[in-house]
Amino acid sequence: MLLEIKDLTREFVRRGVPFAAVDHVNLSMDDGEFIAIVGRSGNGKSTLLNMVSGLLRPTSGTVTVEGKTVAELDDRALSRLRNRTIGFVTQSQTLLPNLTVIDNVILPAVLFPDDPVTHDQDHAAEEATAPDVPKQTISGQDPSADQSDPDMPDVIAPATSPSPSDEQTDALTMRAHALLADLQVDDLAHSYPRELSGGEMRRVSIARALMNQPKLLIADEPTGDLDAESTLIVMRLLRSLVDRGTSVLMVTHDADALPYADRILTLDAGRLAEKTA
Ligand SMILES: Nc1ncnc2c1ncn2[C@@H]1O[C@H](COP(=O)(O)OP(=O)(O)OP(=O)(O)O)[C@@H](O)[C@H]1O
Repeated sequence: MLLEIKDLTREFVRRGVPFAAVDHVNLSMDDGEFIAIVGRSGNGKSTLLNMVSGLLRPTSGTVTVEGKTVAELDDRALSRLRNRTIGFVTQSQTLLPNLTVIDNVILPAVLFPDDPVTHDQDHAAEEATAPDVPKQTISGQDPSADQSDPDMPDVIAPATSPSPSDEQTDALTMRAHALLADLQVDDLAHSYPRELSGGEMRRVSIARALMNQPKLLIADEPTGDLDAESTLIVMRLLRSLVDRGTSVLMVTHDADALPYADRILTLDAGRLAEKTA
């Protein structure tokens, strides 16, 4: 089983009174499943996704990814899980401001260069033709940009291993361009995040989350600020990934995104249930 959520609860305290934002949730996901979760604002959707990805600790219950209990992992194992097994498109913008678009997308792949991603999965992006571009490295620092990273994304972990070889960097650059092309933002590869619209940033974030070919993509409102055409592009890409074995757990308010999912669940006051028509 790829993901197993058992009796998961997260309490917060409001005005001195504890309440369960996520309340005894159970869910299992296998490879190649596409689950959408809908629910009114404040009903616990982001809290649930944050626990699945290990960003938030449960009050009780467990999240198990590929047999490993997320809350029991040490920092390095958790970073590796979030970098390699899980891709996370967060609700808020987490691109690094001082890196170009292409370097933001490549970044997750150079964090653990001793553990290269195997490119044996038949992913959509690999079928795309990469444009003829100069070799990129994670060096495109914009001297005028703020060097602090208040929005450091969860994929960031200290890179303690040697840098990838030129050949690996070329392959990673080609893959990043192919993903950006799939999402129709490759013309922005050398722009900085501050030069992008909200919808463009969202698509770049999706490319970054897919860079390491995650087995489980967690997406919090992936089409939140996209127009109808971009929504179609993103949802078709997610569907094609699912059809090739990736699993997607998506939270959405977007009715146009729902037909692409295999199952639709509701989260109501922290309680998860199958959506009835
Ligand atoms: N750190 C926190 N401390 C206290 N309460 C919190 C905290 N984080 C979330 N909550 C509360 O928990 C509930 C669930 O929040 P959550 O962000 O999971 O909702 P959501 O369903 O994702 O909402 P939205 O659709 O608006 O993003 C809300 O009532 C929120 O105010």
